[in-house]
Amino acid sequence: MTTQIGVSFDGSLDEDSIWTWCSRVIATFSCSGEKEVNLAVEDAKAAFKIWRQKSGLERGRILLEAARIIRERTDEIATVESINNGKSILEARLDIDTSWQCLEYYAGLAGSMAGEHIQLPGGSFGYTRREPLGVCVGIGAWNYPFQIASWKSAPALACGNAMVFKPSPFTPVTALLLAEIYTEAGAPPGLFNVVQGGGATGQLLCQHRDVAKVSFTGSVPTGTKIMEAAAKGIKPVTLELGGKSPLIIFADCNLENAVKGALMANFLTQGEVCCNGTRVFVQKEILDKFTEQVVQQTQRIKIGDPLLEGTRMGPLINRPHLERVLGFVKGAKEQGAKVLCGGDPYVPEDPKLKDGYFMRPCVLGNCRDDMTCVKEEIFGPVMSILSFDTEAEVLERANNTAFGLAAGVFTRDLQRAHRVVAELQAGVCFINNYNVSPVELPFGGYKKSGSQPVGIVTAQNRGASREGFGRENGRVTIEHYSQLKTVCVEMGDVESAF
Ligand SMILES: NC(=O)c1ccc[n+]([C@@H]2O[C@H](COP(=O)([O-])OP(=O)(O)OC[C@H]3O[C@@H](n4cnc5c(N)ncnc54)[C@H](O)[C@@H]3O)[C@@H](O)[C@H]2O)c1
Ligand SMILES: O=CCc1c[nH]c2ccc(O)cc12
Repeated sequence: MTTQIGVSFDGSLDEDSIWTWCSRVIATFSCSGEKEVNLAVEDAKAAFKIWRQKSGLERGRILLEAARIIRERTDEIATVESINNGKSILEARLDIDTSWQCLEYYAGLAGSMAGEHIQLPGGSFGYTRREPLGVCVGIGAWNYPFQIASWKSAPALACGNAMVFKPSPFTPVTALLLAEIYTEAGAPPGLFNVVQGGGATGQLLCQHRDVAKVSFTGSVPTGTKIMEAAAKGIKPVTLELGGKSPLIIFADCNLENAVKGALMANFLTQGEVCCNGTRVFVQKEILDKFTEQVVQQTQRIKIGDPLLEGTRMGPLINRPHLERVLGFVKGAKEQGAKVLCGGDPYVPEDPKLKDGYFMRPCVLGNCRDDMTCVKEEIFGPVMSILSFDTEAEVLERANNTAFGLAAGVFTRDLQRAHRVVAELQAGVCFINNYNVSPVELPFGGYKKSGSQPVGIVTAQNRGASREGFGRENGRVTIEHYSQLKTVCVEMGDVESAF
């Protein structure tokens, strides 16, 4: 790793992985090629041999120790994460908290992995064993670098697997801290291995014959390529992909909470969050009041140096992405949306930050369902406000998307809340809150956001096979990192057909 402060980003990611922050290159990493990927997988295989022999309780003890170290080093890891990604230090600390909580949660579940015993005629019996898969691969996006590495590795390791992890080349650093911590906690060397690189390195990992499973967080186009590569090797995949989630605000809501919820749904991590509720549907009766308060609070968001305690929004991930997000705002204006606030570049007073990738968070009014800003994932701090009249109408419009990651509803009417979420085609639904992610609850999407295509949703197939591409967090994830072996035991003599 070399430090090159002052060099500008040239965008060539498959030769060297470049870590930039506010237009300064902080480090370069060599991308792993075939040789390094083979070595990482070989090491992981060796570690797997040791790890799979341990009892769940023994594995859980090591995960608990890793969780303890992360917790103890929260401030240090959060600082590196804030520089890694640009998110505010306050948010980075929350990410680290959810990371050690995830390790703690799966440490607790590791000892409970079990099969069942089934009696058969004549005293014979069968039993099932839940066994690990082997070497799993984790490939991460740049928006939650440490948390993604933790959410993928904790259930994988708890189930007795090893993992080779590739972070995004835009945020290469904190996954390495996690690797150090697992080793310090007592995991065999190579059990959680990190390789650096972009798409080419990712492909080598997915195609590797000794890789048993791929868990991916990122965009739909890359998810498609990963699935293709995995399909060739008949490997299971977990896909956490993009979204364009609806947030529905009914007139009978607690307005103060709904306004806070809309900001939580749109502006965490500079709006670079897959499950953001960026299509904010507001019932006509409260549209003006809601919009006025949302704009007021959005304008108060303090933008600047993410390492300062008072900052609530840092820079976007890189220059091309900033330009892409600003392009969406420009396109929205051209299509008739009204920029109610923000949507332009922001230059902080601090001269050190003047070339940073900052923008003012944006609220768009006068939006229609056919606008690009309402249909496509922007992955930046841009909220689109749409108005609606009736429950039936808003449900139809909310579901009219190929994505299905998350959805939210604000109402005081409990029956309506549950009725509406039952109809929403989304893997994660929030009632009277948004973007909280307790590790005990499964996380993942429907439709193109990461689930099996089931065609037209009917009352009969609703919910069926929908976590086919896996989930993160929650008890169910154990099933996606293990396989079931059936053992049939004969207690009598063989009755031969021959
Ligand atoms: N559903 C979720 O949980 C979730 C979470 C975070 C981000 N996302 C989505 O991710 C996208 C933004 O993240 P991004 O720009 O890092 O996504 P991306 O798809 O460009 O990259 C994600 C990762 O895949 C790697 N990669 C790229 N091409 C590859 C290939 N051919 N084979 C294997 N690996 C390859 C990248 O190097 C990176 O590590 C958004 O669409 C966002 O919604 C989803
Ligand atoms: O950005 C999307 C949601 C998210 C937040 N933290 C994590 C961690 C791991 C993931 O796969 C997705 C997410």
